[in-house]
Amino acid sequence: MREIRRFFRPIRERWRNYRNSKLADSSFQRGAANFWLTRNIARRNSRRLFDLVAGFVYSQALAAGVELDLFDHLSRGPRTLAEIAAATGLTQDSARRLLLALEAIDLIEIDDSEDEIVYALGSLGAALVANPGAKAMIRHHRDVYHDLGDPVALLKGENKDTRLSKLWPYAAAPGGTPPEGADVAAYTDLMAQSQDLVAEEVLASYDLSWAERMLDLGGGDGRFLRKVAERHPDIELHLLDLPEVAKIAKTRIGDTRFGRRIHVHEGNFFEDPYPEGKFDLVSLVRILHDHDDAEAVALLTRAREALHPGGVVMVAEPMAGSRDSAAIAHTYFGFYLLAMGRGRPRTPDEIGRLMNAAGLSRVREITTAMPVAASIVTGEIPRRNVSFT
Ligand SMILES: C[S@@+](CC[C@H](N)C(=O)[O-])C[C@H]1O[C@@H](n2cnc3c(N)ncnc32)[C@H](O)[C@@H]1O
Repeated sequence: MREIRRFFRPIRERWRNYRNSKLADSSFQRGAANFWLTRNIARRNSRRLFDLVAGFVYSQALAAGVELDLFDHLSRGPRTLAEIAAATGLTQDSARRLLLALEAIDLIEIDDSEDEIVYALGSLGAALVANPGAKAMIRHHRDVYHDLGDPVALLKGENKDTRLSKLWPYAAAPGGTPPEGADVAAYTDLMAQSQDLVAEEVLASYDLSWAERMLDLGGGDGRFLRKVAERHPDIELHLLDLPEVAKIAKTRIGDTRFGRRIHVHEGNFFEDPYPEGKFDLVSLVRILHDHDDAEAVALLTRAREALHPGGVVMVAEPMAGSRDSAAIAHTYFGFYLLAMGRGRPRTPDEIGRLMNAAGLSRVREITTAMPVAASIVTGEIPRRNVSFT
């Protein structure tokens, strides 16, 4: 495949130079916008470019709608401007401005078929109502956008004192080991709010029913394992996370019918012993991208050592590599993790190479329906003794 790409490289380069010289020419742009054959392409491209230019403002209009609970309010049915103004505490002028802004980006629909105009959820607004993880992420953007205020300073490493490095104390700590007593409640809640979507995606795409004993490393408040427990009543489930997070997990899991089925362990997954006995499945859900390559290999090695022969390590997180997930992985998480202070998004191939370096083989990529939530890569420990050098 690479050979073929290499063979066609000079042709690609010539075509790219020609195309770019045309697109950079304003009279060509005007001509393309007016010519019937190229008009639609020109419009689509200029719209895409403008969307990138204005993306921050779109996102902030969305944030205003979420913070004012507008979408939840409209999920109970269409409302008039006066009703929306009263519910959100905005003047009617401001409410109309916001509603028009949200209508233009498909979050709201305006129905003016009667004398009294009403406002309803648009297709994207309706999808948002059912997605508490996305709403939590939007609220969290106050911190993310604060840190991205000067993206060049961030890229040059001139802004280390970020809000995200404080929110994720283990990321800023040497070797990934957080200081004792660090505040973990805020990030644990943020993760829990978006976990259902990830868990559903993983469990719909990868059949765990063969497993008998499973360990979820960095399992947060246990939401992922609770979903596993609901679907697979026979798997013995273990969770390991930092002591303060594990305490939250114990309380939250203890309050559910899975209190006895999910065993919660406090510890540092880089240093402390893992629960006794071997596992046939070790999962790392949204863990690996938090760590640089050396730590990721160390963690995968420890995960491998916890397995029976024939056991599997499963990595699930948003990954780069497909058109659907490239922007969320490389653009969103690339900058997010930079502000956080550690880690990077990876393609399934890159994760596979880290797995190989950790002594795992038969690496497999498992496609999911929604790669923006998570993709999956698994690696196995060989059944026979093989030495890795
Ligand atoms: C990004 S969160 C993912 C949580 C959960 N797996 C999920 O997907 O919702 C990373 C988790 O790894 C845990 N973690 C980070 N460093 C750790 C360490 N050294 N030992 C154990 N857990 C750690 C964090 O406390 C946190 O719960």
